[in-house]
Amino acid sequence: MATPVLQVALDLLELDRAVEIADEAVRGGADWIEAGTPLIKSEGMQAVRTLRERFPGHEIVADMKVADTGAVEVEMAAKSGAGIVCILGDADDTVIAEAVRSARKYGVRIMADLINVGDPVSRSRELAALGVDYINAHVGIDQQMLGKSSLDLLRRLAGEVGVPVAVAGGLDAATASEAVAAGASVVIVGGNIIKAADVAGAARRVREAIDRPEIRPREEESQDAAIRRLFEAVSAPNVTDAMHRKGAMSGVFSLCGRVKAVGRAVTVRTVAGDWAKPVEAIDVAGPGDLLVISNDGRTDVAPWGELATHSAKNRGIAGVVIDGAVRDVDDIREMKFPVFATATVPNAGDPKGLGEINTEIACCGQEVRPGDWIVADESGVVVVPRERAYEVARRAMEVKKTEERIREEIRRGKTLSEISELLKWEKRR
Ligand SMILES: O=C([C@H](O)CO)[C@H](O)[C@H](O)COP(=O)(O)O
Repeated sequence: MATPVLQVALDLLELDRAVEIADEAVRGGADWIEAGTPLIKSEGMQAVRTLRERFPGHEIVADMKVADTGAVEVEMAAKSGAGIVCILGDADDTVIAEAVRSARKYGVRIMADLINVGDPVSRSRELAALGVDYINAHVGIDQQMLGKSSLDLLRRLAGEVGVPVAVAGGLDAATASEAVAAGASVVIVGGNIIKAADVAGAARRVREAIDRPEIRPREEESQDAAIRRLFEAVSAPNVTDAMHRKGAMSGVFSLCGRVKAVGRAVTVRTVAGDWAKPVEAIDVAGPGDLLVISNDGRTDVAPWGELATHSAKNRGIAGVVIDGAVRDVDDIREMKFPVFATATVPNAGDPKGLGEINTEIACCGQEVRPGDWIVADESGVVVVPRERAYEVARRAMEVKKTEERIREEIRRGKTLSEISELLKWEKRR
């Protein structure tokens, strides 16, 4: 079997950055350079032309994701310098056939992308019969965020398809190695190379892994454990970015400064500083849960203080968020326990037992339901609806990774405005 190919997917919006990142990826061992779909949509065929000129010794792949007018789009990419053109495997057979005819005419190859194909094995056979040169077992970026795996798709195709198989979708060094062991001839890696601060290093790690294919025992991780691991590794701003600026509570601050809290909400509604339900909720919550308390927005009386904090800490509770005031600030600060509140005040209410535990509440401008995920740090508190928690945690991690490369480019001397091409991307009215 020929040495498997490492294809770096330049899923970027700016051509200059794409060229710089491609250069580093090539130094790390990338063989083929893909003008990613976002790059082509942003810069047009100029992206393919520029990559062709700048990397004369490397195959240029145009990820056109052709869905119609197969011949015309393949011709455009071929004339711009692509050697391989990606089309959608789900496109109509007439589109595929036209793309293949055009590819033969212009001396390029066709890669058919299985993104969203219902029956990948039989469609792959049909695509091979129609003349495509490569099948790409691809799970798209949005689908990855829901936990779909490109390796699982690749394994379904093993031994079933008569043309070389590529694989793409969230791959890193470990999964690249497994992909080769599962029969991939082309390993396509985007984010895990192009978002790294050290692109050459990231590409090198993938290259070395491809050269050492191995199947690893599956590490079983529950979805809850994965959500917690991801949320603990990102910041509250990463999470609200991932939610398109939704979910942030307003007016709440961290009492102990630089602390972080992640957990599922146990909600409490109390009235006029009555501290019975907040304190009873400590016993209802399990280790790792987070108490979210609404005191009806009142800040003249505190339903939470040092003794409650001590008790919550002993029970392994991850933190407390209060739409209202806390007291005993100095003692709580000494404990360094994550408490987030809207105010501080010395006086407490009485334990009358008014209110409810684990019902839907409003807290600092956000609706919180029992079991929703809370991510809180010095920037503030974000609520993530429980049914979207896994997806949001994955997306928040992508936000964090994207920032790593941007931070590195700022360190090298570019301004943030230059990197983001702010003027070009200002919203036209
Ligand atoms: O094809 C891709 C995607 O649809 C965006 O255009 C990516 O290039 C492909 O998924 C590889 O990127 P990663 O998933 O980030 O490795």
